[in-house]
Amino acid sequence: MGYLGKYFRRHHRMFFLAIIILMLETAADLTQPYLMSSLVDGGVLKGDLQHIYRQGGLMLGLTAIGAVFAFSRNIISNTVATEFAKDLRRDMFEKIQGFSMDEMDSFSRGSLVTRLTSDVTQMQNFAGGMMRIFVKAPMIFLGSLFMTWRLDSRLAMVVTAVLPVVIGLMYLNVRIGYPLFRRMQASLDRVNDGVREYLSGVRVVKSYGSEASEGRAFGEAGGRLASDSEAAMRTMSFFSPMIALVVNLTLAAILYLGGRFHSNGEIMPGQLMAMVNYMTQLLFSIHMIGNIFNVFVRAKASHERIDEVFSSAGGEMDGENELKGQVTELMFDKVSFSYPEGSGICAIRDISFKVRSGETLGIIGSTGSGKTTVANLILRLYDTEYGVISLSGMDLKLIRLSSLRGKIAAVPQRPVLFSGTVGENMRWGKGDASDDEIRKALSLADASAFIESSKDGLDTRVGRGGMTLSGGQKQRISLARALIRRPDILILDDSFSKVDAVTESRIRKSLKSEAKDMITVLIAQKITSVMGCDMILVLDKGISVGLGTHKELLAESKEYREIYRSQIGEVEDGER
Ligand SMILES: Nc1ncnc2c1ncn2[C@@H]1O[C@H](COP(=O)(O)OP(=O)(O)OP(=O)(O)O)[C@@H](O)[C@H]1O
Repeated sequence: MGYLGKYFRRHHRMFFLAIIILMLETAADLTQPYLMSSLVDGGVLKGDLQHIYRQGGLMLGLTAIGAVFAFSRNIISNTVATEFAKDLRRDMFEKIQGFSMDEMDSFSRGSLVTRLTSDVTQMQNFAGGMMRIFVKAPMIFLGSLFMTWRLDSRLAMVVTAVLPVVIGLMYLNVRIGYPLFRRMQASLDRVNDGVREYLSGVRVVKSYGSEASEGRAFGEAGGRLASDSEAAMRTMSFFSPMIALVVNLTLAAILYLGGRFHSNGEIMPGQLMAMVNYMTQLLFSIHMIGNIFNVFVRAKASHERIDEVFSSAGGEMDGENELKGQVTELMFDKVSFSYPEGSGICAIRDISFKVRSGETLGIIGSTGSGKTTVANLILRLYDTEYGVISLSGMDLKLIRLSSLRGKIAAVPQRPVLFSGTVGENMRWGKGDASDDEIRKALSLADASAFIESSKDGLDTRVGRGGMTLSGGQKQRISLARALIRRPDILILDDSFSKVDAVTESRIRKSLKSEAKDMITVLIAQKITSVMGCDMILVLDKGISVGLGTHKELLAESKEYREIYRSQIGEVEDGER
């Protein structure tokens, strides 16, 4: 049952109320043929009008009561199923929010979307079904079987003999259908992945004129989903009519035998009518039980996929210690790390450095050399495999994550803004920031001019993902959002890549005075960005190939000299 127990406990009162009402409703349905048999045999055949009125009135009353039961039970079951789905979705989202990056990487984003939407809907259908037909159908089945035995044991024997065949067909339905529905949901994951990727890269697709190939790829994913759905539905559409056929043949046999018994005077007409009526109810309930298995098979596949999310390792391993006071030192001591979902090759190997507050560490290296990985590890988005990272002498793994991340502000390579106003985006950095604080941070990041020139100022709306802004404007707002936190450690991951040289030097000048007691980690591709740093780490394929000041590296690091030569020109003697 896994995670389901919790929701059952939360909604069990309403759930049981719906089940009780459902039982009463079913009892009313089951009593009708019995009353009718009495109306015919005791009233119509004997010409007893009083009996006809009494039984007819009872039948009418029961129908009305049954309708009231059905109405209230429907309201309760819909409410409970909707609330259950809402809670389940919210809890899943919270669980996903707590995922470590390893866990995030182990699910595709599209799959998480399918699990949060379609899989939860399947569970909602199942929960709703439990309070509707799932309980009613077996009750009608057992009730009508019992009544047929009471009415005529010979006819009931025929019905009972057919049951193993029907149960066998249902078992096969589940066995064959379940893997097909799992495959169908996995195909839906791929469709969602495709849509997600297309939408996030729509500009690239359009600029490369790749709509046709993207359309083909999407068509293939859609085609696979369609064929997997068809395979699943084919199985279902084979078993449902098969079960119906067996039941209908049984009904025909009952009618034939019943007719013979009646002509022999062994069964009353009212009894036979009730018998056929119960048989019809039995037929209906078996049909319904077949459908229940369909819903069950889908829900079982979805339940397992949701359970995979809930039983995923349990999120980030939190430390227990608070980081008190200003962080005075950041140290990497022989740190190595490879991504769990990566190629198995170390993204960084044996990296060591030490930066103190007020200092700036520049990190430079070719693409894929491990620069962003260093930033990811400082934020503890991933855990180191070998070596130790410490802040003010405390191992990162021992520090409470909220405390750690509260001391750091990172400006990622690709700035991410959220839909809302500029002011709201800035308050992401600091919830209680005043307008003056926001303006100051924007000015430090050289972002005030274009915001103040907009007629709405801080209320200027930013489209989803910041799409209404230029790349450089997004980068500057993203930097301002980091600065407003006044962090102890500021990580700038290629944060000036979309900003022109003059603006970059202006921002770096104001940063210098602002970041007097911060530890700044400045990742860059351009050597001019890191030249002024107190210390520069040169990475090549995850390995440190130089650590020192610009001057020291020009003298000692072949790789740094090569970067200098390729970006600026030959190294003059006076430079070393
Ligand atoms: N989430 C991930 N899963 C698997 N491998 C990854 C992941 N992120 C990065 N890598 C791999 O780790 C290595 C280092 O990547 P990293 O992003 O740190 O490089 P980088 O120096 O920041 O590159 P760039 O300058 O292009 O941003 C690369 O080989 C990359 O393919």
